[in-house]
Formats: sequence, structure tokens, C-alpha cells
Amino acid sequence: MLKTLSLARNSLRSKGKSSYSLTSRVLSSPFSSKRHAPKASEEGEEPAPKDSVLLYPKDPSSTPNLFLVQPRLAPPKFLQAKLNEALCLANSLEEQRYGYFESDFFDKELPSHVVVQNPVARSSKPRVDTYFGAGTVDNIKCHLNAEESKEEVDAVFVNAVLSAIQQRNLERIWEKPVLDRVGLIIEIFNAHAHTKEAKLQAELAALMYSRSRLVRVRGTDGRQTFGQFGEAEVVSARGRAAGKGAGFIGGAGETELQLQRRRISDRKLRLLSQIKDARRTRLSHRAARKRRGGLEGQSLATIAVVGYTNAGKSTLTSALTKTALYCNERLFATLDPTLKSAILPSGRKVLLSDTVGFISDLPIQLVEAFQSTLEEVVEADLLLHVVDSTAPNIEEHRSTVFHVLNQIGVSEEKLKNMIEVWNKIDYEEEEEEEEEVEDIHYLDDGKEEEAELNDSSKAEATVDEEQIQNQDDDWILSDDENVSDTELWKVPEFGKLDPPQNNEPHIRVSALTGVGLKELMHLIDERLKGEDEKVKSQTILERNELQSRKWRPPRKDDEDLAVEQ
Ligand SMILES: Nc1nc2c(ncn2[C@@H]2O[C@H](COP(=O)(O)OP(=O)(O)OP(=O)(O)O)[C@@H](O)[C@H]2O)c(=O)[nH]1
Ligand SMILES: [Mg+2]
Repeated sequence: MLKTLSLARNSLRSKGKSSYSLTSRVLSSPFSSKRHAPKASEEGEEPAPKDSVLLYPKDPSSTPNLFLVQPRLAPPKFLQAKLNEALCLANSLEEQRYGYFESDFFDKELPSHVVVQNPVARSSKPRVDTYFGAGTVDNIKCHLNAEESKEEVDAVFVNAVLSAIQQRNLERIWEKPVLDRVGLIIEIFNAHAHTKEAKLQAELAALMYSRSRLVRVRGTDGRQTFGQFGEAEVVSARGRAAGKGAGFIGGAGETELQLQRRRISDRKLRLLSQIKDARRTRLSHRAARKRRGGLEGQSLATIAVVGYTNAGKSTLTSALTKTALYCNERLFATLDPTLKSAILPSGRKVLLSDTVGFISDLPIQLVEAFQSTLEEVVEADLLLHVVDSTAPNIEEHRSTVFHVLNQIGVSEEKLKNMIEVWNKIDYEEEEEEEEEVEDIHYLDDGKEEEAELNDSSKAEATVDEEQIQNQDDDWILSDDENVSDTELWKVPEFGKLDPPQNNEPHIRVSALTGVGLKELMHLIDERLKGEDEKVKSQTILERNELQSRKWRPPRKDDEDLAVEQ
């Protein structure tokens, strides 16, 4: 098994299994509640929204035991890369205690997993109610039962982006909490965040996600119900129409769903204002650094080190700045931007900023939640794009990074000037034959696929089509945002800007052994000089333009124009 998992060299080694447990949902998970959940006793604070957390912590001192469901992808090499990433994501969900992770990542056993028919690949349209076809859902249930007989499964991780209704239905059928890709990444963010700003941003992401998960579903008796297990709707005393002059005709009260939404909206506002304060402090620190930091007569340039998660950004930043930043094989080991200084071969002092890693299928809301942190990237004078040269899906990694940079507002010129660094060249690629993928557990076979194709029109789940159609009118729309649930967590289409097509990096390095780092420092020096020249010539041009703009008496054309206006 391990031989087939190429990422395993960086991440997983099969050994004893920790006794994981989890049960609950985002704000009260072991990874977020202790650090982020608002205290009920705080003045003016309402208690944390009920039913808004993702995981179920039975034992907060241990990490969860996830069962991974991976939709099949082609070609096999790509599937393997995605499966490796999903396994690493599942094993990355662990909170740091006393500044370090208690378990060794390499000691963790691979999570149980299964590869299933991919509804997107087959019909380009997953089922609205359960995402997967009926046969696949049943088969996963059987597999889960078999797994449960060996060891308790705390939650199912589906490596896809699910809608709230799909998630809720799968939870009911499998009788387990279900985490989709976005949910798991948010949990990891909450578990790994250290600084105040990162914690606030991670909580904001969790809050927005849990808000999009609030849905009403039809219970077994046909009534509209709310809550994971369909508990009856509760109506709060607060009148909907209160203060709007509509009297009692305007609404009998606030439903449970509206109450949850209001609490989340209130909390969101408070978080945004706290993030604003933290950002202000960071900006003033940055301005002070720029003022004081440069050597005589030189401005202090900032270089942002960006890239896909686990590419080796922190290892490279540490090597270039001769410091010891936190590096770890867990995905999203770094969430807080860290600045370290380095002296270039020309003697120029610069600041290197290690940043949060990117990942594919990242919804825009996650990027937005981290906008404040990512400002460091937008503001930087130069970008270093670290690419893991051993990744089988290197092109996907490159375009994901380009896309996110584009999304957060990095200028096209800066993207063109970005240095692409291919890292980990010390790693000797083992010849991995595609046939090895047969080690992966495939769940479904041709028969099942055929059955599902014939059966796909049948609605067998707890949510009917009409209900889904009505969502937009009724309960998916919130009071403050006129967007539907599906729009809320949609993975955006790829942008217009694609990475350069040539497969040649600017430089190849090994952050671990130090190969190529000297050359990289020279390249940074050159690029910054080029930037300085550009700025200088731009300033001279602007000055000349200003000087050549002499006063002249108004011409007849100008006067006519003035009269027309
Ligand atoms: N073989 C090899 N491993 C490397 C190299 N650079 C980094 N690594 C390993 O790759 C893993 C991830 O490194 P990090 O520096 O934490 O990666 P990162 O990009 O900062 O990751 P995140 O902060 O999680 O996004 C660690 O186990 C490193 O030891 C390299 O040049 N060669
Ligand atoms: Mg890092």
C-alpha cells in the first residue's frame, strides 16, 4: 500500500493507530471550541449557535478516526495524487498542544478509505440529494459497517464539495457525521491556527461554512424539520416583524433556523470587527518595519513565499533566512504569515514572508476569510512560487496557486515577475508504475454503475425535488445575503489567467540540502534590481510628463467643449 502512495514519502507511514474519537459539529469541536467559541458569559454575547459544529469530540485529547471516500478520477496517476492528498488531509486534523503535535505524522496509520464511482465524471451532474448514486451510497454503508466491526469510525470524509442537503442526507443514511473537503480543511485551519488573527479568520471561515449547512429537511412523517436528526422546529419568542411595523400578521415568531442564522450573523459581525483591529495592528507594525528596517539609503523589500500546501515554503524560508520556522509534513502547518530577514549577495537586506499554503477546490469564501493574512502577498515586492517538483499533478498545483493569487488581487505584472522555484529536487523519484494503483480499494464495479444509470431518476432520499426547488424562496435564503446555499460554497471556475505553459522552472532547489539556494539568492537580487529600475524610470517619466505639461491658453475646441458641458 505505502509503495503506491507517492506522497507517503513526505507524509504517511503505516504503524499503530491512535485511539481517535469524535462526535459533534465546527464551533464546539475539540479543534475550535476551546480556543474560538464565544463564551456564553461574555456581556451581550449569545451562546454559540447550536448545531453549527462539524465534528463530534468524544475524547478531546485524541484525533478523529476518519473513513475516507474518494471519488474515482482518471488517469490513475491523478487519482493516486488526489487520494494521497486526501489521506494527508485526514491525518493532518490534529490540534497542537503546547506548541507541538503529540503524535508523529509518520507513525499514523493510513485512514481506511475506498474509491467509488465519481458522479461528476460519469454524468457531469451529481445527484442533488445524495451526491452519489443509490448503489454507491449503499455500498459505502456496507463498507462502513465492516469497518465499524473492526474499529469505531468517528466520521466519514468525502473528498468532494457537498451541498448542505447532500451532506445531511448522507449523514442520515450512513448514521455518521459527514465532512466534505471544505469542512475538513476548515477544521484543520481551526486546529492549526496560532495567532489571534489566524484564529479569528479560521473561526470566521467555520462560521460561514456552518451557516451554509443550516437546512430544513422533510422528516419521516412528511413534516418540515430542522437539525441533524430532524428534530422538530422550535419557534423563539422573538417576533420576526418586531420593529418593522407589520404587527402580528407579519410573522408569528422567529423559527429555529432564523434564530441560528441571526446568531451566526451577529457573531460574524463581531469577528469581522476583531479581524479589522488585528489587521490594523499588523499594518502599523509593517509600516514601522519598512521605515526602520532597510540598510542605509535602501528601501526594505518584502518577498512573499507562496505555493501549494506542503510544497516546502517554510523549509525554504528557513534555509534562506537561516532561521528555524515551523515545518511539518501535515498539510496547512503554517497559517500565520511570518516575516524573517535575509541579506542578499549584493548586501541588500530583504524580508521574506512565509505564508499559508493553497489547495485545489478551495471555495472563494475560504480565501476571503484569509484575505487579511493574504494581504502580505498582495503587498509584497516580489513573489517566490515554491512548487513541489515531486508532485504527480504538478500542473494542477501550479494553476491552483496562480488562480488563488489572481483571486486575491495580485497584479498581472507581479505574476509575470514571480520566480518559480521547483523544490525537493533531492528526492529521487522512484519509478512508480501506474499498475500499482490496483492496491487502492475500489468499491464499485461495472454492474453497480449500470444499475445506477438506470436508476438515477428515482428519488430515494429524504429530500424531494420540489423541496430543493423551493429552497431559494423559503429557507436557504438568509435575511442579510441574497444568495443561495449552492452559491455560497461553490468552487469558483478557474480564472482567465493561467500559469505559463512551459514546464521549465526558473530555478530548481532543495530547501532541505541547500542545493541551488545561492543561485536563488542571486536571482532574487537581480529581480529586485530590475524592479528598482522600473520604478526609477517610471518616476522619471512621470516627472518629465509633469514638467512638459506647461500652461497654455485655452483653444477654441476646449472652449466649445466647456460650453457643451
Ligand atoms: N526531500 C525534501 N523534503 C522537503 C524539502 N523541502 C521541504 N521538505 C519536506 O516537505 C514537508 C513540508 O515542508 P514545509 O516547509 O512545512 O511545507 P510548507 O509549504 O510550508 O507547508 P504548509 O505550511 O503546510 O503549507 C516537510 O516534511 C519538509 O521536511 C526538500 O527540499 N526536500
Ligand atoms: Mg509552512
